[in-house]
Amino acid sequence: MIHSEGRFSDRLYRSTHEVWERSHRHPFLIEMREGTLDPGRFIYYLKQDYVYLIDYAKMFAIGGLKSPDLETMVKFAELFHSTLNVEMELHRQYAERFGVTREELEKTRPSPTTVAYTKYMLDAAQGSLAEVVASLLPCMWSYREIGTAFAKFPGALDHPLFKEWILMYSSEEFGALTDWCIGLMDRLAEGLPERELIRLEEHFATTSKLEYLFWDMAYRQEEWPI
Ligand SMILES: Cc1ncc(CN)c(N)n1
Repeated sequence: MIHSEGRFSDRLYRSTHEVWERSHRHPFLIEMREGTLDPGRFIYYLKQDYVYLIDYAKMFAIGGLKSPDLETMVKFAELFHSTLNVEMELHRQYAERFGVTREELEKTRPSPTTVAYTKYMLDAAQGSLAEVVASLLPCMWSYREIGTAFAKFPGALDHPLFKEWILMYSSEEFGALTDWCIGLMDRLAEGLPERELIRLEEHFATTSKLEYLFWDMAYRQEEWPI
């Protein structure tokens, strides 16, 4: 996407772009885009992502709680609803196709990387609303970037398994919610001292790296050693 200079979100984007590029080049995403990803790896990803999203949705609930006005609160309620009932419904439908019940999905044992990612975010969310948004933003923004790039890749939307996933993350609805979060990040960063901006940048960089690790974990089908 085109991103104008001078906005805090632009600074965030530039500072982590290398990490995002590495995600885009990860075999999980390359094989998914080309339609060759092993379905076993995809199911593993879906199950981990389902329990990830349960905690991720709480970030929006916390955002609502920390909102300075009703308009912001309403938007966070929309994001909360959309995660639980739209994004997670995609996972439930995929699971059904693979004969995985809702109960099994919900009882997925979070992998070490899933635990690291969700606990990091929820811990950061104990701080200001700006910290909540800086921590959750790579999740939305990087998926929008991946989804829109995949949608343009020849043949990707014809794939019988990955089509719905690509449609979800390249959709206008998902893009609009992502843009709203980016705009909110910019508004919340306005006038903050450099020391606080650095803290926000650290959250954004850490969850960007955790996004990379999440793809890697899914590709390796990471398990606890015992
Ligand atoms: C790990 C992860 N990151 C981002 C998204 C997109 N909400 C997701 N479903 N899962």
